[in-house]
Amino acid sequence: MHQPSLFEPAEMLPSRLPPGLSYQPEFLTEAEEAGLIELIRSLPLAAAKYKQYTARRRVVSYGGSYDYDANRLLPAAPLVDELKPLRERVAAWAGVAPEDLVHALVAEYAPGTPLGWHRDVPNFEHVFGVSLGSEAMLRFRPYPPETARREDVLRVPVAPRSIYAMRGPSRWDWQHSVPPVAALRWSVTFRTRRDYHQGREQTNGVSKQMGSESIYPTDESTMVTTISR
Ligand SMILES: O=C(O)CCC(=O)C(=O)O
Ligand SMILES: [Fe+2]
Repeated sequence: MHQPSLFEPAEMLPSRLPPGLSYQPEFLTEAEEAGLIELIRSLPLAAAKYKQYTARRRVVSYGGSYDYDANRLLPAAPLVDELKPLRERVAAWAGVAPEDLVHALVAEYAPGTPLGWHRDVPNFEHVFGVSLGSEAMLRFRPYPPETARREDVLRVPVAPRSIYAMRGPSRWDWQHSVPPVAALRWSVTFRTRRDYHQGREQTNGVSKQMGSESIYPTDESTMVTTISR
C-alpha cells in the first residue's frame, strides 16, 4: 500500500491526489536528463498502433508489447543497456529490485500530442514514470467512468526530471490521461508484473478484474484516445 513519504513535499502538489500516487520533482539532474534525451533520440521510436488507430505519440517498448487485437502481452526486446542505469535509479526509488521492473516504455510527445483516458494493461501492477523535456499535466478520473463527474478530475502537473509512481487505487480505480503537451516531452515508464506482487502485499480489496478491460479499452502504451472530456 502507498504510504506518504519524504518524496511528497506538500507545497509541490495539488491539494488532492488520487490515493496511491507519489510524485517527486528533480529526480534527475539536468545533465542526466540531457543524456537521456540524447539516448532516446537514437532509439527506434515508432507511432504506436491501437487496433485500427495510430497513436500520435511515438514509442518503443522493452520487455513486452501489448497486442490489442489479441489482448495479450507479446515478448519484446529486453531493455537496452543504456537504460539500465535509469532502471536502477527508479528501482531504488521505488523500493523494488531492478529486474522486477520487467517492462519499460519510452514515449515521445511532440507538441500537441495527447494521451487518451486509460488504465494501463492489467498484466502490470505498479507504474513508475520519469518525465523529460517539458511539463505535462497528468489527469486522473475515477474508474469506471460512469461514476465520474467533471469535478472528480484531478490534475497533477509533472515537471521534467520528475518521477511519479502509480500504485493501489491511483493505478486500478482511476484512469489517467495527458492533454496535448505544449512542447516536446518524453516519458520513460517502468512497470512491475502484476503477479509479482500477489501474495506479497495486501491489495486492500482493490478490484483487479480483467473483465472490465474488454469493455473499456485500456491501454498501457499505445492508446490514441478513449473518452475525452
Ligand atoms: O507520459 C506519461 O507520463 C504517461 C504515460 C502513460 O500513461 C502510459 O504510457 O501508460
Ligand atoms: Fe498510462
